[in-house]
Amino acid sequence: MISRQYLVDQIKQKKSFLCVGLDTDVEKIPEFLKAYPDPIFEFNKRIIDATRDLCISYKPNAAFYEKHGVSGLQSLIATWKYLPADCLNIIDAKRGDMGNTSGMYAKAFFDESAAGMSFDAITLSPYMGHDAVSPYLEYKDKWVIILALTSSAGSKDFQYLTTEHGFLYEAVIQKANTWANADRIMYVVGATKSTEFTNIRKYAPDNFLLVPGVGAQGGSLADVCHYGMNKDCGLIVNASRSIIYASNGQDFAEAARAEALKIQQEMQAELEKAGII
Ligand SMILES: O=c1ccn([C@@H]2O[C@H](COP(=O)(O)O)[C@@H](O)[C@H]2O)c(=O)[nH]1
Repeated sequence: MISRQYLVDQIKQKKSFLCVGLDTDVEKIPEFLKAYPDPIFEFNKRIIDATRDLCISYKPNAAFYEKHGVSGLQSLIATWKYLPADCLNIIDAKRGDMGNTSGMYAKAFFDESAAGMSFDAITLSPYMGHDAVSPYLEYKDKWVIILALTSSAGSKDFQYLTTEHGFLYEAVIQKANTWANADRIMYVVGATKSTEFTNIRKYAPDNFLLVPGVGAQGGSLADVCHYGMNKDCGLIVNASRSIIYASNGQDFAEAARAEALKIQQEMQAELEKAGII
């Protein structure tokens, strides 16, 4: 299991809290890779080789694989097998359903004997409540990452509705913290919502937060760190398109590395400023 302490140690060792998002779109990958039997895996493999020392996590987004049916699933499984053991491997699937159905999704993504994959963590929608999440938390060595305040414009539709416990996203965190095995819950908070991090830390002072939205979506890493970092860092910041599509030529892996390195260097400076390293 990737424990909390292991994550903290990895952050200190790699001087990074970067998660590279594997949102691999065949329309955007370099032309020459299309001659390979599994172009998606070939692309991911080279991105992973080019970035593994600069990040602590990888996050394939399930949609980019499921779109291709059986062959996409095969690319996802091949990618999962290739992901480095020292990185937290997150499947960004955003599932959330009735308990018995959630149990099936949990098997699909967590139990290698079912579909051939066993990710360390999965993103989940909390909308259907505790029974939608608990089947995943029953896996003692896995993390669940609950959508709290997303980076999307549509976050305003529901997540800021007021409840007796504050905004809906605040109520989600307060409630989820009461569930069994809540010590293995992380929350998704978008980098585009950086000023809300102070608020989020009131309810989730120690939880790791998965933060998408830097890079292509324009969120500020400096602001995320300013408002959201805790004493152990407590952040896993994702960037997908800005890294993996930094170039679509022969040099795509080198360009991805250069982009990841820029973010890692900024992260190192933030970790130093906070006295974490
Ligand atoms: O609030 C959210 C939750 C998830 N995401 C996902 O993260 C990546 C972001 O990709 P970029 O290319 O760096 O924008 C993508 O998989 C999203 O589905 C998010 O952006 N916001």
